[in-house]
Amino acid sequence: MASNPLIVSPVAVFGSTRIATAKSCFRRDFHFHFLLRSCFSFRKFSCLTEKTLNYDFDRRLCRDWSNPTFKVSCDLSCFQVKDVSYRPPGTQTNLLNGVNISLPEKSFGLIFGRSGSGKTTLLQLIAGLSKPTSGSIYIQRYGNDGKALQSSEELTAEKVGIVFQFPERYFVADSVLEEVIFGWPRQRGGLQLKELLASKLQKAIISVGMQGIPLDKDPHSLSGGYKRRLALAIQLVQIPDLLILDEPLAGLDWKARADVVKLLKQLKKELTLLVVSHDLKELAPLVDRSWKMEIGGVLNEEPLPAC
Ligand SMILES: Nc1ncnc2c1ncn2[C@@H]1O[C@H](COP(=O)(O)OP(=O)(O)OP(=O)(O)O)[C@@H](O)[C@H]1O
Repeated sequence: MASNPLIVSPVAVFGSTRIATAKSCFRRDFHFHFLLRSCFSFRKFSCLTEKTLNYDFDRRLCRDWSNPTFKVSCDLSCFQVKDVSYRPPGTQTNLLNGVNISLPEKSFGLIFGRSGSGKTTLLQLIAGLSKPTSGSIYIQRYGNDGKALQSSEELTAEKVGIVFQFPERYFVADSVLEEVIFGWPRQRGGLQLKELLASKLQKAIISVGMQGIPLDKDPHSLSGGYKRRLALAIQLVQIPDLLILDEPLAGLDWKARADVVKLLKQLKKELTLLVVSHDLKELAPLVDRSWKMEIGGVLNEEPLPAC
């Protein structure tokens, strides 16, 4: 773990309070996610870009990355996972075997399947937390003529937002504002570039429907649904190309679940979403493409089973 730059680099930007908090936390999972949060914030900070997501496109496109015959009517991009296999270092068994995904921009992909089949492992590869043993993960853009542009774009970690399962367990700050800006680079005397990012922060807060919540409120005192909204806002402030969510409805009551589903429906208008979930019935109305992960790490495109 020490040789992984993802883990080491954010330490340089920690405030002393955060280091103390990290040191005082001995729960392994918390510590791991705490470091990841810092890392993601730091890496993304350096490449904030406005994206032009103001065009629509045909969602039937990109259904088969290997099919050269499909046509497009405007510029678009597809998120692609091609022939990805993964074997953890030092082990003899592949957790993922020849996984393929193709998901057009601004659509909603759902991965379902049995516990332990490798769904979370796949999300971690897509988020750049581990590297595939073979295969590639990239963004493919298409020109006005419908042809794939020759060079594909690497899907770097800073282009991906990830909301882990039970994200509220990893909240570290005393206020909503601090929670959102946690991990941003700081200079002595205050936040660096705070003003530049204020509008992005405001936009993220509004997009998750948290404008009524005071920014100095303790995140731990929020309701379950608002904690999830906050976890989404943390990722959205940095405008990812792809937002991935691991079990976004887990542990919520029926009201909060309905709120989160409604929110995801809104977010889909602006973002590409890839979700792992067992809650098929509630998410079904949002789903454009779905895959089942079989034991052994084989992913097959399949419609959702009738619930
Ligand atoms: N680094 C690793 N080394 C060895 N085995 C691992 C490693 N990481 C995960 N696994 C194993 O890989 C399998 C897939 O785990 P993963 O968490 O991806 O499954 P999942 O489909 O997300 O399950 P769930 O629905 O319960 O979250 C599990 O059996 C897990 O124990």
